[in-house]
Amino acid sequence: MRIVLTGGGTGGHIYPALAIARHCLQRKPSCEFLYIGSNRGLEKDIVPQAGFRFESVEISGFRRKLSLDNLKTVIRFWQAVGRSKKLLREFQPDVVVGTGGYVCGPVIYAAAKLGIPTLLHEQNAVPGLTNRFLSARATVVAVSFPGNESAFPKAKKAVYTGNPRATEVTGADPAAGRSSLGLDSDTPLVVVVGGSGGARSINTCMAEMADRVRELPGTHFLFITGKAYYDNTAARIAELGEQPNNLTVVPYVDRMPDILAATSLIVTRSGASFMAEITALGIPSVQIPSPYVTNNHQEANARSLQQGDAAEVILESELTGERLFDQIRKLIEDPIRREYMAGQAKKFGQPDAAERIYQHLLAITAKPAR
Ligand SMILES: CC(=O)N[C@H]1[C@@H](OP(=O)(O)OP(=O)(O)OC[C@H]2O[C@@H](n3ccc(=O)[nH]c3=O)[C@H](O)[C@@H]2O)O[C@H](CO)[C@@H](O)[C@@H]1O
Repeated sequence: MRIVLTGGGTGGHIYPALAIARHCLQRKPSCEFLYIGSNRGLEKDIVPQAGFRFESVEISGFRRKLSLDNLKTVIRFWQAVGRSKKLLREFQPDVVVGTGGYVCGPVIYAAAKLGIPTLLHEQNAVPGLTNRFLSARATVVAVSFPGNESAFPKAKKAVYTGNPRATEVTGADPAAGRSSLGLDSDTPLVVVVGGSGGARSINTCMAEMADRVRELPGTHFLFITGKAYYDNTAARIAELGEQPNNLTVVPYVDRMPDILAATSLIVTRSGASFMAEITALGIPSVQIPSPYVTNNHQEANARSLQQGDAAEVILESELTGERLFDQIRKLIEDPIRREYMAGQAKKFGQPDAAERIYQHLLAITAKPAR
């Protein structure tokens, strides 16, 4: 099967596309891939590093208020449709898979115009603008939550599959995750991370908490700042004096599944892929939903885990380093509660998501019987 993947901007759109690709390769090693992304998104680095061929189209997003930039966006869109058609004609895919973000727009649109089957994957309970626009043109729309098919009333066909990152992390190697941090097997690991791009408020907490991690000497802390916030956060932590031995601070982790498989407690934003990963692995979490996303969908994600007693939630408006560290400490000192939360989290897990998507890909690329 020849597959074009598209989607990007943030990790939340890119990693599901790569998870689909890797699962397809496992099921059918002869699969071939081309990833079409934007040169402005994280995909331009992540995709080639993951070993997939990458081509770019130029695209930008609409501004919500009237502006001349929107005219430029429309012109860029049509230019990107033209370039996408050229790339698709050259690569001759059997199917095009889109996982959201602006760049999906021209690529899926071009594929539909060329009569190539398309599958659109939506990670969030509230669909993004691009996926809503594309849903009527896609052959299948795959949603991440059971019953959420109705979020795409114009789709020709909407199906529940779950998020393919759930499948990917279940195959991860906790020993590799631990050894990348130089930890032995029974040291509890607390990971503190914003989304794929980091989060300013969570990084402020990292700086406020950095000295207090000494209060839990038997626990290792991994602070992932996001690339844009690393220099500032690391400098603020350095001002406190010598960094505690049980603290590692990094801008980004490339092999996140292995780290997650070794994690005892995670503090994170409530983006869709992180949620899928946490629940597939059964990791207790403290959720700090971003208030800056469409329809406040991260708080809805976080609350669903909280109602299932799988997570604690701290809203950004209530967040301080002290409050966060007290919450972490309480959970680290209570392994029974953590174990219970882990079991509750797993009830939300969707480890067969990638296989479900693969089956839909087989169905939409099957040649009709003569
Ligand atoms: C602010 C914003 O717009 N956030 C959205 C964005 O989040 P964002 O891009 O942060 O996406 P998610 O939280 O869904 O996923 C982050 C992904 O990046 C990976 N990762 C993260 C850090 C790191 O160092 N290494 C690494 O590999 C995680 O394992 C995960 O797979 O897309 C999601 C999916 O559409 C949405 O639900 C979020 O609301």
